Amino acid sequence: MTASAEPAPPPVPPDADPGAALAALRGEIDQLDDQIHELVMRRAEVVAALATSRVKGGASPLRPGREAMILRRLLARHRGTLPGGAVVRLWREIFGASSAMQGGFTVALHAREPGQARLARDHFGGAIPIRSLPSAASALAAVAAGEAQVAVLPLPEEGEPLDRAWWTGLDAPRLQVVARLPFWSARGEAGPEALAVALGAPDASGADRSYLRIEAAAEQGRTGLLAGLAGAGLAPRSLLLRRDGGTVRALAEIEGVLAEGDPRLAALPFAHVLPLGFYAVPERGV
Ligand SMILES: O=C(O)C(=O)C[C@]1(C(=O)O)C=C[C@@H](O)C=C1
Repeated sequence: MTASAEPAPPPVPPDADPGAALAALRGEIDQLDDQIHELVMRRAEVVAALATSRVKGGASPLRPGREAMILRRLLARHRGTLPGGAVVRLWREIFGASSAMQGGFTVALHAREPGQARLARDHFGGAIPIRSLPSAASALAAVAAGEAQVAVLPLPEEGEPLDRAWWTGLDAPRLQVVARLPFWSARGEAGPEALAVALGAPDASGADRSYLRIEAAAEQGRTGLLAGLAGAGLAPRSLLLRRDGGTVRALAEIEGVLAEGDPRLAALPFAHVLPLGFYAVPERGV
């Protein structure tokens, strides 16, 4: 497809016979649909070839970082009257089917509101089995046991009860945050959000944010935590802090990829620090 700076000519001349014009345009749409279908089938063959080669490597069929890179590239080249959100929905359906093609693919969902369940369905597509589970712990256990490939969980919130704060017990690096949902939403649109957790580390997408769990001494406050993080070059974009008995736990969200072995972690003056994974920064469309 080539880009053109010129506006497209009107497809139907004003004096055309309406019946003939309709038939001609529908004929063109049929041809385009056949071409799109050929390409979608060809794409599935390439994914199947990739999956066969991956079986040897044993990597997960869910690659949210790669999906983010594809979507960002398509949105950057997108033009015309079809909304960018429609492009994202089309590809999300393709990605879901592509992951499912590579072996059983089930989503373990713990939603606190119907919007989060819709989010999981929109993100993974219409054909993916979604198992609703009563707690974040049961959704994470399903992933750990291989009964589901990804858990969709509510975004951590300040002040939530300990039994809801699933990040405090996340078994990283075995289980890690791999995506934030929705990946795309219209600018200014505030809706539910969720995090996806899977086995192993995600792929970097080029624009990512990481989570870091911190356990610190009981007297540690927000100011001390912020200063310690900044001193190690890890100034967070957000910091969630909780005190459970004598334990201070914090969840810092940091720009970029932060993983085990990162030298900045060794510079942190806290009792325990553990990277919990990262996600591709979501896109906001117009
Ligand atoms: O690139 C891969 O590793 C794939 O499995 C292919 C593919 C795709 O359809 O493009 C499929 C699912 C992943 O979540 C991301 C990418």
